[in-house]
Amino acid sequence: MSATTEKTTPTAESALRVEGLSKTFTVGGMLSRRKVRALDSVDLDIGTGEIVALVGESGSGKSTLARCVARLEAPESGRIVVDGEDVLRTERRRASRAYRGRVQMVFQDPFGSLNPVHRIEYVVTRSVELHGSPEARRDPRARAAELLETVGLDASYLDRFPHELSGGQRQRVSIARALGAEPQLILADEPTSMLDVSVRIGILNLLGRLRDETGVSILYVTHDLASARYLADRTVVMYRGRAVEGGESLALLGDPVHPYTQLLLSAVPDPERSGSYDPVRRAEMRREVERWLGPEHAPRAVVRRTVDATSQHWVAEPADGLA
Ligand SMILES: Nc1ncnc2c1ncn2[C@@H]1O[C@H](COP(=O)(O)OP(=O)(O)OP(=O)(O)O)[C@@H](O)[C@H]1O
Repeated sequence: MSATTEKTTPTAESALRVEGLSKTFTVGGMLSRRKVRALDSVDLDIGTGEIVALVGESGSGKSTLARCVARLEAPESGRIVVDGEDVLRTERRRASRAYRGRVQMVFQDPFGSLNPVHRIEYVVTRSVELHGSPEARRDPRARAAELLETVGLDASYLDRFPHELSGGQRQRVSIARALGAEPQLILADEPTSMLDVSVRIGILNLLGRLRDETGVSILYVTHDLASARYLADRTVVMYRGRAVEGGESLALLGDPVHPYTQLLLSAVPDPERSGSYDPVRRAEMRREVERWLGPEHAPRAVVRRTVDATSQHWVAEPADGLA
């Protein structure tokens, strides 16, 4: 099953390359202060016109990675290369307007991400005016109407306020706003998780179609493995701030090697195996995950091993072996 009729083969050139990205947060009060390693030397690549899913349970670091690429968080080390440019070096303090146009984010919460005081026209034309091409800027309202059509809404939505729209419609407006900037890369952070199950598939199909039609690259952040398999060419699994396994979605999720990916998949309900939840087996899998990763305060060094070159399938294994 696929969101699009034919998956685009990514070109060799990268839309985004993340190398050794690390980010630590300090949390807690005066007496309980501690550090959380949200990202621990993460590498990630997205080809032009490629959709890559970043999956993992809550707290694994997915959003932090997307927010670092959007320059909403500052990593303490690593590189973010967009279009061949090492942006943390060339735009050290804050991202340029050009960068903010090239890399657009679609947030999880369609209710919080649109300013309630502005009509939809303002939301979309603002993005066109700030980042759109000179041609689009000549008539921003006409361009906004076109963008609404593209995301499956008509021009009558221009005059409405966000509170008049459903969650799914708001998320479509957020996507139209992102497209208004004519981005090369969209960072979609759990774009369907706050929506009714019935409208989620429509948003996934929309993202797949936009990639096919415009060649935009998409980082799709989700905890939902089924949607990653449905939408993404490749999937990267994160756990405790580390990328632990990656590859073409069908190959990786069909035959996972890392015990954490296996554990995640075993938690997905399978209608063909009803009643198959096995707590003893899951506890064993948890122990295996810990054996691979080492304790949280002293994680084991890992090396990336290629599992299958054709499907770009790799796994992060303990550098000193598994014995
Ligand atoms: N602004 C912040 N301040 C302090 N800690 C943070 C902040 N943002 C994230 N963290 C912590 O960093 C870790 C990774 O969080 P992150 O939100 O990236 O994970 P996630 O995989 O996206 O999870 P979720 O799906 O719940 O958003 C978590 O332990 C989280 O509590």
